[in-house]
Amino acid sequence: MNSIVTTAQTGSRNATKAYDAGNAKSVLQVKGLEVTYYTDLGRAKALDDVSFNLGAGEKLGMVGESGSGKSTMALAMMRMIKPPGRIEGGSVTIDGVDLMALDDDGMRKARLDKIAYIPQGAMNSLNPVMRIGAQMVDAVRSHMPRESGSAIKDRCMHALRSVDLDPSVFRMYAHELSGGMKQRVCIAIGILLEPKVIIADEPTSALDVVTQRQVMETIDRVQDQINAAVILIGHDMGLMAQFVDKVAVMYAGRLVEVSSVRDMFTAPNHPYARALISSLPNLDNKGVFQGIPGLAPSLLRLPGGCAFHPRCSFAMDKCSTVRPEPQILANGRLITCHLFDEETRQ
Ligand SMILES: Nc1ncnc2c1ncn2[C@@H]1O[C@H](COP(=O)(O)OP(=O)(O)OP(=O)(O)O)[C@@H](O)[C@H]1O
Repeated sequence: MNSIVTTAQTGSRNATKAYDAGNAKSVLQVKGLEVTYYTDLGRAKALDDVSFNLGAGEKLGMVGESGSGKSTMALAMMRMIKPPGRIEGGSVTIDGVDLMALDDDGMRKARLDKIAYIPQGAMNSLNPVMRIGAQMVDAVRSHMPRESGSAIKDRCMHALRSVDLDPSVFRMYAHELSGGMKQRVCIAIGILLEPKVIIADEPTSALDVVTQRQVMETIDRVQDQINAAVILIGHDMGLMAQFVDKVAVMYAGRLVEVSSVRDMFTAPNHPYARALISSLPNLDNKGVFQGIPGLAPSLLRLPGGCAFHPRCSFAMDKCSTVRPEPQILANGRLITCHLFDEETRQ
């Protein structure tokens, strides 16, 4: 636990201290990741200087309003951003290898081997006219062309068992499976090569609540087996609360807070994180929901200073003019907000 605490850009003394205090060796280091979409209407900076670390076996929940950049972050880490988008800076280092520095062939090998991505709606992208087993075998063979057919099949069967699916699924077609089973097949494909990092983008959307839980438990279990770092992207804060170690909150392409799940739910620091948490129903405020005033800004016309300032009830003068930089607080949290400038200056 406790290793998502760094940002290369802060330069703050606290940043180094908090980084060193992380006791899980970080297997993933994302530094200064930047993505811009060049649209007909103008430049949209969808990822702005995103930095964080994640240790083996850690689970990070990535939350934020629609359009805040969560999927862009996943795609950028996989180097799968397509035009009009462009990765304009940053590094994504897994076990000492910077994915951004690999050539195309090296990156193709790294996908599934070092980093696996289970995209939004993955279960609907299974090939309907190929048996599940054939799709799994293809995935392994493209990385291990010299492996024997029986070794590849054993690997696929092992992955199916890991996600609690019957071996008979190997010979089935996608239409013969329930939504939850299809999602588990996607997880099985994701872990075929036992990657160090798994990113699952809304893995439980479009599933009923019981199946959602089963899918999350499956992710939990396979993570334990292969000790991967997992990034879960989603909107369901309740599900996040039960399954992740850390929560990262994104707003307009920036990470505004990264905290342990307990800290985030009991005492969020960033005003946007506070608003997000207080908009959740709980037993004390039954029937009373506090929305977040205003709308998420268009990336084409971001407000000056802090992008959240027009919606922030704590905004000060400088929030509309000076862009806050990510800081690490003494308690190890990452925060991008002027309210904490004094604390990090000491
Ligand atoms: N292909 C594209 N062309 C232009 N702009 C894009 C494209 N894809 C994403 N964007 C911009 O990038 C921003 C971030 O989008 P992204 O899909 O990463 O958000 P998200 O947080 O994952 O949203 P959701 O929760 O709805 O999936 C969006 O506001 C959008 O304006």
